Amino acid sequence: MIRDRLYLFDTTLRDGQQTHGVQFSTSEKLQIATMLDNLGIDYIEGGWPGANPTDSEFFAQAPKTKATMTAFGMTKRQGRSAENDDVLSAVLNANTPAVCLVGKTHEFHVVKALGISLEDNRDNIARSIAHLTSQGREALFDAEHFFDGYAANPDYALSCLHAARDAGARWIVLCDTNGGTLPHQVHAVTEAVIASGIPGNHLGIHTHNDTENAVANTLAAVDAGARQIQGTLNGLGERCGNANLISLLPTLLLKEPYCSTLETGIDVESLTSLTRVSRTLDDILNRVPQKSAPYVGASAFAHKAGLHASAILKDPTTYEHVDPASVGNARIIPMSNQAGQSNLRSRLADMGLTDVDGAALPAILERIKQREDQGYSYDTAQASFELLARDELGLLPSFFEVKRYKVTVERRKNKYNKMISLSEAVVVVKVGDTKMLSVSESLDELGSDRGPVNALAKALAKDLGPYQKAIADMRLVDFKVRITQGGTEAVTRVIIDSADGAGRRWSTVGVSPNIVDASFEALLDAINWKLVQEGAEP
Ligand SMILES: CC(=O)SCCNC(=O)CCNC(=O)[C@H](O)C(C)(C)COP(=O)(O)OP(=O)(O)OC[C@H]1O[C@@H](n2cnc3c(N)ncnc32)[C@H](O)[C@@H]1OP(=O)(O)O
Ligand SMILES: CC(=O)C(=O)O
Repeated sequence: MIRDRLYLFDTTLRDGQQTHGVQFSTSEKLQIATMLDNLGIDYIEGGWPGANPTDSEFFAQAPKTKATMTAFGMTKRQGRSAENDDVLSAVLNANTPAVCLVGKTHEFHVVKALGISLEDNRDNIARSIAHLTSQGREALFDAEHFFDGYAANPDYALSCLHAARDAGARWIVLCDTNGGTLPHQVHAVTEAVIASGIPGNHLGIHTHNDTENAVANTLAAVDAGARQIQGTLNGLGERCGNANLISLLPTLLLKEPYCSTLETGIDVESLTSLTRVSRTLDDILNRVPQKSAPYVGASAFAHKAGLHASAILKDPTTYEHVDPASVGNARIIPMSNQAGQSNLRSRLADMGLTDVDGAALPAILERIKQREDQGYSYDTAQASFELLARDELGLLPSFFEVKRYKVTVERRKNKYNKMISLSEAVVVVKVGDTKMLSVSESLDELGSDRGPVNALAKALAKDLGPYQKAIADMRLVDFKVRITQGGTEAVTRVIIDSADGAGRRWSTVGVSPNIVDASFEALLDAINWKLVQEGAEP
């Protein structure tokens, strides 16, 4: 069967850069471009050369890619020729093989935003595109506000597309710029555009997620015959974002009818890098990866409910629409008050405990359910769950005993007469027969106070005698506090994420009416878990 070619156009470096709060550096853009190229994307839109120094530098240093590097810009302005429009010249000076120009196709915008006649706008589109092709560039036309324009004046909106096509544009891209169009409308309008004489294999779709339909709208256009899709990694983009390529790619490559009727430049094996690509982008942006992200989120294949876990262990396809490994993700069977013995067996096996006596399981489950009722949450705090299970099974050594601790927070003037805070903690532990007392302040290297929990963590980890070496590379990387219900009382739940030099990252939980006690409990679990991993002997 001959499959239609579907072209993938990534605009993370252009529309993605229009995300509120996102500002890529040139080197980050270079890193992302290389990642997109390795994935097998057909077009990489690198930015708007001339609009800002970062984009200009990116094109000056652009990596050699298999993907067609594309510069973005706008159609020429009224009153000057395409050859003499300095904004358009800067775009062309980036010397990319392809150039994508945005132009107005909604009469309201032509009149309101540009303040020119409908004819002049159409003529500007045609002349700008003709200028690109005369320079030997592949021309793409982003028809801005096309769906709203088509609703207001279909003849005019279509005439703008045809002007671009007749002037030599290889791709006419229908943009749902304001993101308010719904899938059935996108489907009908895309069909109408094809019926007007623009072939589907020269038609693209660019959607925004303002009604959470960017992916659905993209698929609707593909169903209607469009053969280029524009989107971004992790759905970055202006306002609510663009169509998320990280969701679209597996859908197109793994799901019917797309996988058997369409061909892309990406092979199915490359999808196994998808989770890594998504998380690398989050890393670059210093964002916590969204757990519920389809396909690549940490929860995308987390089976919390006991009924689900039981069936998953018999056959994963019972509750999974695709194999997590196909997108580079992994299955998780977490423990919680929704869990049954199947979840528990699976989690114990992950800990290396495969031959646990079945008689021990109900007691562990019971303890988890009781503790969750008191406000604990083992769903994410897997390290605390492991300690609890080991304790119940008699497999948790007692490494040390905390005799007492104290934290103080003092607000006082420094020598420059400025008010400063100073947190100080004292922890007394007994290791074997030896009592140790550690005192720590929580000042960072700049002399700023990092708060009482930090002081406690430093004091606790300061001197654990024979265990000191095992915990030396531990660090606290995240700290989340939540007021929750423990039985009938309001309590504080603290979740602490720790990491170590071996690249491990683990979460622990503590609960108490007192935030310091809750934090201390989570800190203790973090250290004990680390000691278990290091094989420390009591
Ligand atoms: C839908 C989209 O996402 S399109 C992408 C939008 N991206 C960006 O805007 C990011 C990069 N933009 C920029 O850095 C700047 O806007 C620049 C450098 C392009 C232009 O800056 P300025 O010259 O200061 O203009 P400014 O941003 O204030 O206004 C845009 C101008 O372009 C005009 N314009 C807008 N769209 C078009 C178009 N398709 N064709 C021709 N002119 C256009 C506007 O009418 C306005 O002109 P005016 O000032 O004479 O009214
Ligand atoms: C071109 C573009 O980004 C838009 O119309 O949304």
